[in-house]
This record gives sequence, structure tokens and C-alpha cells, in this order.
Amino acid sequence: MDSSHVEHELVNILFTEAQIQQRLAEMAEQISADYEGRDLLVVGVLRGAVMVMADLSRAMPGHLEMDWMAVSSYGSGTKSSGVVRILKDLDTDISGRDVLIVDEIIDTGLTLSWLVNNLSSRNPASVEIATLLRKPEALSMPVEPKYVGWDIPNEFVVGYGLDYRERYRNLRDIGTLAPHVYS
Ligand SMILES: O=P(O)(O)OC[C@H]1O[C@H](OP(=O)(O)OP(=O)(O)O)[C@H](O)[C@@H]1O
Ligand code: HPA
Repeated sequence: MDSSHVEHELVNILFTEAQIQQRLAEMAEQISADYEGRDLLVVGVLRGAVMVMADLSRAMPGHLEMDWMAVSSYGSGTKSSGVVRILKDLDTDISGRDVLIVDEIIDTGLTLSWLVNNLSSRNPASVEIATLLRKPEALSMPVEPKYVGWDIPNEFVVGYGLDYRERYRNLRDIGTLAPHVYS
């Protein structure tokens, strides 16, 4: 497969690979300082957060554990269905644990506000969120990520874990798709 072909379907690069790595390093430094001496469990939200989890966790020098959840609210399109389902639950008992949920984007805020409620009911010591991107709509939702990479405009973005119909997750940059891709 010709990967340069895929890159050409992006019309507007919002963040390059280098910018993403730089921002994740800053976030990792802050998170490491905040959780120093604590027993951190990092929870990645499959599938989009795989890249952020891999790079953010490797930028943190201390001990941490990783677990994963899979939830679905989008189906195959670009609009949230409004209903969140657990597709894969945690393998870890989080009672008494410091939990940091890692995701790549908060869009409507539905997924993460639901997830924070769900995990909070399991008696963790704390639950916080780290997200690489946040869209404006999420600001009106009861979801308050402690760590945000960037606030972005309300456009559908792909790359670095973010998909459109399961494609484009493997792009190293984050950008918007050319209109012809949707037609
Ligand atoms: O704030 P929201 O409007 O709820 O949107 C954010 C969620 O949507 C995406 O996941 P998606 O359901 O597309 O699954 P994926 O990670 O497998 O792509 C993304 O990874 C977030 O978890
Ligand atoms: O802008 C987006 N792009 C890809 N996946 C998403 N899931 C929520 N918002 C987005």
C-alpha cells in the first residue's frame, strides 16, 4: 500500500508528529510530578487511545500500570450515537487506586463523562482524565480533564489513533480529511 497516498487525503495538518511528541512530553512531566510516590493505573480507551498511551506512558519515567477499556459511542460514522456501551471492561480492581483515563479526543464529552461516572462508582482513590485533544462542545459537558493537550475547533479530525470508518489511525500527524473522502 502506498502510504504517501493516504497522507494526501489530509487537507489541513493541525498537529505534526513532532508537535504531538513535544506536547505529550510536557503532559507526561506534569503527570509524573502530580503522581509522584503514588501507584498510578493508566487506563487507555480503545481503540483510538493506543498511540497516546504508547507515547505518553513511555514519556513517564516512574512505575505505572496499564489497563484498557473499550467503549463504543460512535459506530462507524462521524456523529456520536448518544449511547455508550462497554465492549471490554478493565481486568484490574480499581478500588483504592489512583486512576488516570487516557484518551485522544473529547468531542461531545459523552464517552468520558460516562466513563468517569462508571469508574468512580468502583471506589477508586481518584479518577482523572488526560486527553490529547478537546473540542468546544465538551466544555458544556460535566467532564473536566485535568490534562489537555490542545483545544481544537469543532471539525472532524483523523490520524494518530483517530479514525474515519476505521481508517487513518496509522497517520503520524493529525489533520482534517479532504471533502471528497466523505462523498
Ligand atoms: O466525547 P465523545 O463525543 O464521546 O467522543 C470521544 C470518543 O470518541 C472516540 O472513540 P470512538 O467511539 O470513535 O471509538 P474508537 O476509539 O474505537 O475510535 C474517542 O476515542 C473518544 O473515546
Ligand atoms: O473528530 C473526531 N475524529 C475521529 N474520531 C472522533 N471521535 C470523536 N470525535 C472524533
